[in-house]
Amino acid sequence: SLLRNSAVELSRRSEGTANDEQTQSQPQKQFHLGQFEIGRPLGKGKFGRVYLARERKSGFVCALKVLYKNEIKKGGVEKQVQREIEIQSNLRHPNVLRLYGHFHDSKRIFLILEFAGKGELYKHLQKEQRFPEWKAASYVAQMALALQFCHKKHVIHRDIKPENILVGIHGELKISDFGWSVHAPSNRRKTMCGTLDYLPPEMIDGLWYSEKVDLWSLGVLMYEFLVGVAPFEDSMVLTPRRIKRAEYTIPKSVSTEARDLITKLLVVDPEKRITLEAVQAHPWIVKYCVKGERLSTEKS
Ligand SMILES: CCc1cccc(CC)c1NC(=O)n1cc2c(c1)/C(=N\C(=O)c1ccc(N3CCN(C)CC3)cc1)N=N2
Repeated sequence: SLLRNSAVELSRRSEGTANDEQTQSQPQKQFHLGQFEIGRPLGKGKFGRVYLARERKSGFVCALKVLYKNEIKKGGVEKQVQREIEIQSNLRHPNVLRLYGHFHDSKRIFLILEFAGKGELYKHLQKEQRFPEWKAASYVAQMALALQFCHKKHVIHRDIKPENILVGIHGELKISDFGWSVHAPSNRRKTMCGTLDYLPPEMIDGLWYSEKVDLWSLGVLMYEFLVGVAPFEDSMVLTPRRIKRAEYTIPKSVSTEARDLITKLLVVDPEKRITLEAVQAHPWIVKYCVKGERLSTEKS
């Protein structure tokens, strides 16, 4: 019975359901700043900074994201922060950055986040300029798994780009910053800040959209991994026009299988875009990511 219980417990945790024992038996723990030793700053964003931190009693290492209430008010993003907390604390997946809890004082909101030991993906991409196909395929496969998990819970991320992806200590990807995520379907109009490069055609026109927006962004991400620049990178006037017509070219350096997957993701009609299941079964992904199968077939 001990083994059975632990197996049940494990399977329940791996399903990522938030109703495991921990949450059922104990109400969400209350945290406060004094519980943490604050370490070096890890990064800073528009509305706050993130620090390495350690919970004093347990020694648990995490990342403490500090958001300033007046900045959030000025930016009119209270709803987004609320949504980020609500959505991310209920998502438990190895490729989604965990939000363990949150607390606030008079001036600040604190998010207790999983520590991703290898930092921001976009800095790795900048340094390497572009990724070799085996690495890009592994990253696309991990993103497809993470998005499949989110979409099963009807969560659309809507802001998939290298700046919002962190790298764990073992090189695994962690989607973070659910500030723009929503429950599908939606047509939430919010002034888009930052790059337009990753926006799908249906969001440019403010039409109703579904989880399929994340597949378009996955195509833009895959292109940028392999080429080093985004496919529609252009002027503020030309980029939206090129996105709406899916006007892009793929350099000869990109393999035929990779080219095939990019063209199945960057499709203007959301309903005609490849599914996340089909992405994971695509020859370019299988070739680099399903090692066991290939080796075993080679052996036999
Ligand atoms: C407030 C900062 C911010 C604004 C907006 C969006 C996001 C998500 C990406 C974030 N970051 C965020 O929420 N973050 C949550 C996080 C997090 C950021 C993080 N790690 C790091 O930022 C990091 C940076 C550099 C690093 N090193 C760089 C040098 N190397 C030699 C060794 C490793 C190692 C870790 N772990 N959880």
